[in-house]
Amino acid sequence: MLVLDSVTKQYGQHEPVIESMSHTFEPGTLTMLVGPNGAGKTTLLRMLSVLAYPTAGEVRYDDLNVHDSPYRYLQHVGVVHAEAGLPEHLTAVELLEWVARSRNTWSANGTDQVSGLLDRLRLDERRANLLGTYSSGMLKKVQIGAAFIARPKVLLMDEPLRSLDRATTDATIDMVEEFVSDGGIGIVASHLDSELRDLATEIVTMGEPE
Ligand SMILES: Nc1ncnc2c1ncn2[C@@H]1O[C@H](COP(=O)(O)OP(=O)(O)OP(=O)(O)O)[C@@H](O)[C@H]1O
Repeated sequence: MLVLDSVTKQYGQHEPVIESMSHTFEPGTLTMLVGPNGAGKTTLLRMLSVLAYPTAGEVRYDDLNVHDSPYRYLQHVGVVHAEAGLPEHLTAVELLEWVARSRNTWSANGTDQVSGLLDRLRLDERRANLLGTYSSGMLKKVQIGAAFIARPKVLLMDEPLRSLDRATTDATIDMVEEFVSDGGIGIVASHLDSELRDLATEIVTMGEPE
């Protein structure tokens, strides 16, 4: 399980964005983080993906302090950030292979796994083109593929359905549902009207109630 233990995040001398937050995310759950703009949803996901450090408190994955052992923890984590930030001079196929290899999950049928995942996400033959040429929706498909390719145990997603077409939205919802029923820990920052709401096992409201 993934545990927030009295986590505070404060930028400079401003009021804390997150103050002494404790929460346990259990396997087989999808938690939806909701709240108004600026409530700290992205900040929390950045701490859970070790892009930001808590000012106080700690985040643990089982017995591991994730900020003390980021690489051991991140082996188990797939992330869909709000912004793409993907390397422009790789293709989608190359990126997914690289992620699978760096997570030690590449196998003899790795090429087929990458193809199958990109088929499922409806990324057409342009999967062999450079990411720098992609539209925002195509980049989102690649982000989702990269998050899933290494079979993570923790899935962190910031508005994952934004810019997706209908077919890929449905495919992503199915993939998240399978991930959760296989015992994954899913955490998604989104708005209450998100189509992922039906899958959510828990809703955590940050900042002021919506
Ligand atoms: N690197 C930073 N330095 C200073 N302040 C920051 C930084 N990142 C975020 N903040 C501040 O923290 C607060 C929470 O921002 P955050 O992006 O986590 O909110 P959010 O709930 O994800 O909002 P939104 O729904 O608009 O995406 C905001 O006031 C923001 O200005």
